[in-house]
Amino acid sequence: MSTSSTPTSFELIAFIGGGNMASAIIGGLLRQGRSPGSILVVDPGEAARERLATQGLRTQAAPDEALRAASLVVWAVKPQQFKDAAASTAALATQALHYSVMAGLRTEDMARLLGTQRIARAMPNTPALVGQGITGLFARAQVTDAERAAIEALVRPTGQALWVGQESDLDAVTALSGSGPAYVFYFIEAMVQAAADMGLSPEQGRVLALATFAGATSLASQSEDSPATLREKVTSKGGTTYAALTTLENAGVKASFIEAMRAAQKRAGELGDEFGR
Ligand SMILES: NC(=O)C1=CN([C@@H]2O[C@H](COP(=O)(O)OP(=O)(O)OC[C@H]3O[C@@H](n4cnc5c(N)ncnc54)[C@H](O)[C@@H]3O)[C@@H](O)[C@H]2O)C=CC1
Ligand SMILES: O=C(O)[C@@H]1CCC=N1
Repeated sequence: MSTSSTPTSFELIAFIGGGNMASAIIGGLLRQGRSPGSILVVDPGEAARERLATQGLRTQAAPDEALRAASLVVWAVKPQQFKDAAASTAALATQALHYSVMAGLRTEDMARLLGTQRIARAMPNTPALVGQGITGLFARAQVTDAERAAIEALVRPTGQALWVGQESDLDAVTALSGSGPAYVFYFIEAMVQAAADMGLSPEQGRVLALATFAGATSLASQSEDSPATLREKVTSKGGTTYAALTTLENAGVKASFIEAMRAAQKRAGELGDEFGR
């Protein structure tokens, strides 16, 4: 689903938390040509503030009156940090639309603390840093179509956007694409380690592993074949791939992988429950 309204424009965007994920979104906004002076970041961390200030952004260690002018507040602190951050922010940001990238934390619990129902929630991922992320999106009913369009415009420079119909689906999105880059990096680490065991240099292993991931992903995106068919096309009977995949199947790797993703989904739900208590 994609919205078709003319987007609302946010004159001042405030970020609460200026870490990894905030930086990825801010990078997209700056690439899009947004003026750094129209972005305000609240972060108690001096190093984070210094890094952002060198890009021309307005920074502050704690929220002050300047926040009243923000038309969008982006929540990018850890879920466990939200309660404290909200306590000092809510009264200053009553007019704003709120947009959370925090894993697990439910909008109804945020609404209770922020005193507004105008909340959208997202699950981005770190490839957003290079404009190749994918962000799952959900908005409460009180968020207008124009505001939804504006949220999409915020996400687009960081990659793709995908709306989900019910908020609980974001826990599955978290398990898949939110945490997903870590699974891919883990797999690449294993391939590079195996390459070294087989006598290739770390650099050769890295180049081969990265090109294999990029190439396979492009092929799967462009081909009409399913990933299963593409896999079969690589796998000659009695050949090398067959030997490798049989080893993976015998070790239960696919089942473990599915279990791992269910653990991530469960943890996202727990983060929400822990907060809602
Ligand atoms: N890193 C990832 O791959 C993804 C992270 N997320 C979510 O994004 C959120 C932020 O994660 P990261 O950016 O990775 O964490 P981070 O630790 O890099 O950034 C959090 C920032 O919040 C600041 N902070 C702490 N207390 C604060 C307060 N009271 N007021 C303002 N700022 C405060 C910290 O100093 C820090 O700079 C988390 O809720 C996480 O669930 C979502 C998708 C992917
Ligand atoms: O690990 C986490 O909790 C966050 C959410 C998705 C990616 N990183």
